[in-house]
Amino acid sequence: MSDETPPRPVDEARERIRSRLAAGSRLCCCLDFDGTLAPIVEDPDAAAPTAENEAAVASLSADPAVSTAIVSGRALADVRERIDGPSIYAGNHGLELERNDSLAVHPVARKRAARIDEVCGILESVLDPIPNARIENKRLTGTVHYRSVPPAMRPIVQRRTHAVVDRFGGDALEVSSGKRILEIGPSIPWGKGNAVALIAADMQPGAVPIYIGDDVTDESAFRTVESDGIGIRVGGDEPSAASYRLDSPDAVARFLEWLESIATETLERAGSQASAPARAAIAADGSTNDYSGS
Ligand SMILES: O=P(O)(O)OC[C@H]1O[C@H](O[C@H]2O[C@H](CO)[C@@H](O)[C@H](O)[C@H]2O)[C@H](O)[C@@H](O)[C@@H]1O
Repeated sequence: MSDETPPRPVDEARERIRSRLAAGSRLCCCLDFDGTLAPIVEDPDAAAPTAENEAAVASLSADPAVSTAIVSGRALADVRERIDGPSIYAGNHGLELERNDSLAVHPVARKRAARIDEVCGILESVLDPIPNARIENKRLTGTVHYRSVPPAMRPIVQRRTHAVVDRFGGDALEVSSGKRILEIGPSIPWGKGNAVALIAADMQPGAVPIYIGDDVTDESAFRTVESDGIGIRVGGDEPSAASYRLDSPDAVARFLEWLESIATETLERAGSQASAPARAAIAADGSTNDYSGS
């Protein structure tokens, strides 16, 4: 990506963030889960936010001048169980979005869920002989985990996964990569960045969006927020669409604590409720709870 350069340490952004919030009306804080709030662990079921991140997210979520959103590759129901407080959750890399107690699901992803289920079932058998290979069926997408697979056998996992998706997913499904995972999803141009655009469209004018994430699927969200706000990549200084970086989930917690103190100090309190209607979020008849135009 030509817009990708090594992100700078977030300390260099503090004055910029302070002045943006001082001139703004609201903070819209969007957070990835695994690798951002929760340290990466071998067993995906065991992932949990650090106590400091849990407290920081709860505190930000309780601030009337802040909207917090979790934007995860996990199934929405799964990630909601893991971190409490935010009023907005996006799951399955943005294919499902819950806000104002209403759930919207991408209509194409909904139609292809049966195909995901079929492919996950086949992969269960095909990868069964591979020690520690694991399938996470998230209904709208599926994840093949190979973090705990012996390194010499990982290429087999990759080959078999691609072969099964090619054969049984056809043009309807595609495979992408994450941190020691292969993600299987509908082949449609929709990702976290689209979900973040919908979330930001709901905010009142002058809201400042910040997105913090650690993985490749977070790059589209960085691109969405960078025009009006700030993207922060968790990890090293590899090129990213995010301008700034934090080292680890522990550093995320310290940053969120600071952000909350700055939000308290700077944001005007009056009229801090989200007001503008969501753009293009609900299908034309208003009753299907699907994303429109997709
Ligand atoms: O968008 P995220 O919230 O970061 O979700 C991305 C994927 O995260 C999970 O997998 C990753 O974390 C696991 C637990 O630390 C780790 O074992 C795995 O190797 C990582 O890739 C989750 O299980 C996936 O469903 C998400 O898509």
